[in-house]
Amino acid sequence: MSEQELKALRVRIDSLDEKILELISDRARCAEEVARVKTASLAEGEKPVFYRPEREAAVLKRVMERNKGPLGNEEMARLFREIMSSCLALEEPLKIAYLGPEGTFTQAAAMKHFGHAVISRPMAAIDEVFREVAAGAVNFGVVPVENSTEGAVSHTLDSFLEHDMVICGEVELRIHHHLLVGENTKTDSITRIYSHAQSLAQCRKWLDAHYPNVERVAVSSNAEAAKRVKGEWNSAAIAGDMAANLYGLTRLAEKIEDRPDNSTRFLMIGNQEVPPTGDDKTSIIVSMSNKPGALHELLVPFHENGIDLTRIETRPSRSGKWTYVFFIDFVGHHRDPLIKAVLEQISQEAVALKVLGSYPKAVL
Ligand SMILES: O=C(O)C(=O)C[C@]1(C(=O)O)C=C[C@@H](O)C=C1
Repeated sequence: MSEQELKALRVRIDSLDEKILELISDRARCAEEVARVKTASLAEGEKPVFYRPEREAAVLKRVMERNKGPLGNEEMARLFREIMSSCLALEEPLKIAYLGPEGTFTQAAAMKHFGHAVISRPMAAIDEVFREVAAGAVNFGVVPVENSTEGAVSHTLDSFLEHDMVICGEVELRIHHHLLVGENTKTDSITRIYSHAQSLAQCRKWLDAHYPNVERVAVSSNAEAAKRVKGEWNSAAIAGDMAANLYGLTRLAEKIEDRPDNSTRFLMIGNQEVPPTGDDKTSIIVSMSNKPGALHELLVPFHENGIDLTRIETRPSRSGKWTYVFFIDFVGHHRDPLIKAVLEQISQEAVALKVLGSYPKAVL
């Protein structure tokens, strides 16, 4: 390519950037107008609802449907995710609590779902995220709920039994773990590997093969593991990209998770109900009386009505010995007539039924 051609292309890029800049500013002004309209049409004492997950899902889906390349659909949606995040920040900067410290996968999930134009607060434990939302100190919380290799995150499920929360979104992240060391680490003298218990479990086979005699130390998060390694010469951490970059660690081995499709699902919790989008999921908690066939009775209405169950989890109910509650996720919105009828049918047999929320299926 000649210098001349390169110069001409850069002139074209400059001119396109100017147009993009103008269009984004136009869009941002529209968002300011939206905020004005939302505030003007309120009844006495009513609070405006700026964040609209159902609208955001529709915007991102439309972008993906209309995209003709060469950028991929996900790439394009990510760009629009950030534009919308900044537009919403003009209306109201969202405050988000997540399972910290900084650098956790939960923080990455929060950014994937809400974009970067939010005020985010790391919390030391899952229960603290729930409490922060319940106290109204933040608009939403982000917590992990299940991993494709290790299963349910029981702290999250148990927290739903203790707090009244509305689930308003979900996000899935591919989880890649790396073995990380600091600049002072003597890599042939590693005697200890830190990580969160779930991550150690997700890399069990790799550790058995490569570091069979090294002590595995479970700490409160992967980011905490990365932080500890920074100051020690004989230890390594298992953590992801965010923690590696945040603490300036080197990847001694990359993508060491046992299953290549290792993914974690996260939930957005708040107290705002989300209207139907036509492509939703619902999460419920049900407790049944402790009698033979109770689980069968619970599942039959879903089967008979062709409702797609995406997950079922059992936890001790905490209200009696050997009594259980079922966490069930399925496709549909609790306001859909069919789902409404099924939930009514179940509640006639159940000891208790609580809808935790209906929310758009993850777009990104
Ligand atoms: O459509 C709205 O209600 C808006 O507030 C605008 C907008 C956007 O930028 O598209 C911003 C925030 C909402 O969460 C959804 C969409």
